[in-house]
Amino acid sequence: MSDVIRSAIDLLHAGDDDAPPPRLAAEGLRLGYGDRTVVHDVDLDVTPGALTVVVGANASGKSTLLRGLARLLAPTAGRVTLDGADLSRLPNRRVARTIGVLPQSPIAPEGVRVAELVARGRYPHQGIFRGRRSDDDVIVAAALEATDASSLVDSRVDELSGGQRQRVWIAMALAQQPRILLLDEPTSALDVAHQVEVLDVLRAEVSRGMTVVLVIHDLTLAARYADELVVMAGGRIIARGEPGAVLTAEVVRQAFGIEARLLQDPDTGRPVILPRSR
Ligand SMILES: Nc1ncnc2c1ncn2[C@@H]1O[C@H](COP(=O)(O)OP(=O)(O)OP(=O)(O)O)[C@@H](O)[C@H]1O
Repeated sequence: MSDVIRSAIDLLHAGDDDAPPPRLAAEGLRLGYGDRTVVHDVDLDVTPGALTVVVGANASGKSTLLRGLARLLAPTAGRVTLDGADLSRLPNRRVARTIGVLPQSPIAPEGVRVAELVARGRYPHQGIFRGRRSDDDVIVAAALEATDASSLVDSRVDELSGGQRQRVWIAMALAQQPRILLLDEPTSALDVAHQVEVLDVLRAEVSRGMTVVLVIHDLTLAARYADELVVMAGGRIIARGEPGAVLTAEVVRQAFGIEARLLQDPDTGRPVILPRSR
């Protein structure tokens, strides 16, 4: 990670309090759409101050679980708790300051420019009477720097490439300075250099005390960056834990229906997944 990005992350955290990371948990969480249940009675204690990566096949319920954790989708049974309190009963401002969420395909207002979009991340910190805070501009600039998006600041969001747009959204999520950040496939449109850069930024945030939960499809990157890996299949968690222990050929077969060879990254010791045919 470059020194510029490192100091941008330092700036994002200037003035942080030392309160312990909040605890987010799903208890018997059932989620669905209409009559259809998509996430079945999931228990998940998100490890505070760690990077949790959720993996699983298409339609296994990853995004739905993330929406439930972010209070974007109400449970049909069970609940989500924040420090033990039912998330659905907490004031909106407390939730918005604590939990940041980046959905899979966020939609920007037409014609909005990058600077304005990223500045919206500051809204939860601005009261009706307080308005903008003096450090908002510095935090927005640092968030853009951390995602290598400073040069885009005056561009219209709808005129960016898919990967540029994705980095700008991540900047907005960082500018919010949430204690817990939930991201749904934040690297799906990024070239390999920017994938690694964004994941390095998220790791750095975690080392500064943020709790991060993200959904990604690349199992090798998931294994490399996760403290905890959560594997979903059919709306249930079928394996969870440290990547080296969780990612076995059997779990890959169960979750994705393919054979895979697992090697070990000589640098990190983490698993490297080589998919074979079905
Ligand atoms: N808004 C919705 N209305 C109705 N059904 C939905 C909605 N969103 C998702 N679903 C259904 O819920 C199931 C789980 O979808 P979800 O998006 O949670 O899966 P996912 O694991 O995130 O998939 P992917 O890897 O393809 O993004 C799918 O069968 C999908 O069709």
